[in-house]
Amino acid sequence: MKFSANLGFLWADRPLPVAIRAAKAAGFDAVECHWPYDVPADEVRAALQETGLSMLGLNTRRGNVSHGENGLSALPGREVEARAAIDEALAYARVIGAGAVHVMAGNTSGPRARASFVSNLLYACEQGAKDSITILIEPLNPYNAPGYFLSSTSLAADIIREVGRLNLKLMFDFYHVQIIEGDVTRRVEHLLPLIGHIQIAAVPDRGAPDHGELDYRYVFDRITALGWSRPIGAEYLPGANTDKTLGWLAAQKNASQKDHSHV
Ligand SMILES: O=C(O)C(O)C(=O)CO
Ligand SMILES: [Mg+2]
Repeated sequence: MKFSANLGFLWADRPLPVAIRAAKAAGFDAVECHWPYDVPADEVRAALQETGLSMLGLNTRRGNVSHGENGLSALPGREVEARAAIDEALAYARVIGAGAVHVMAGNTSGPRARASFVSNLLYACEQGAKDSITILIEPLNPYNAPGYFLSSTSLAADIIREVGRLNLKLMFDFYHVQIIEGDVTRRVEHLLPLIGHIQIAAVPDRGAPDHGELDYRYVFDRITALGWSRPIGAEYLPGANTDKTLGWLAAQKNASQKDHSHV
């Protein structure tokens, strides 16, 4: 199995280029991030080139975070800002060679919000398709993201079908989906054709994926059996020292090596 370090959480205590090098040293196969915009894209690209890692994805800006905003793309009347955030994320992704942009919906609800989200996603898909960039949408649980528009995988699947663009995909974060809806392995199987990226963390504390109510050894076996071979995003809260939380990664790497030596 392959894993991507989410540098929004892992090694978040250091500048992004330094965190990219730490992920390489720890044995990750790729990286991903949340909001890299304070760091010049050239510096990130240089660290990626030096380590040979790919940046899988990044998020659109959330808007005014101090006022509780968590994305702009479903907010009626905010289309100009939402599209500027999409343009900014796509431009950054192009410079660093990132394959995906997560378009954040925001805190809202109702039919006008849905219409805004669909229209902004169509825009993002059209712009992204020019450089083969995938657009991701991600349901977030109500504890971490109260009032977030995209509140379930079924709503996300409906919206993906309505937008009807091949480069619009679901970000299936086991941590959120377990809290929102449960039944995670049946759900990942059912939604597989729509899924563009998978993320993991322990539930409910969002720590490393080696404890809590989900047994990730079972989950990893199921995902592998379904044919998923792309890196899985380790998006968990490591506390003060990320390097001390990586026993699960070493165990997975050892298990894959043993599997291969038996072939
Ligand atoms: O919180 C998450 O799970 C995310 O993946 C994210 O991108 C920011 O909310
Ligand atoms: Mg996530």
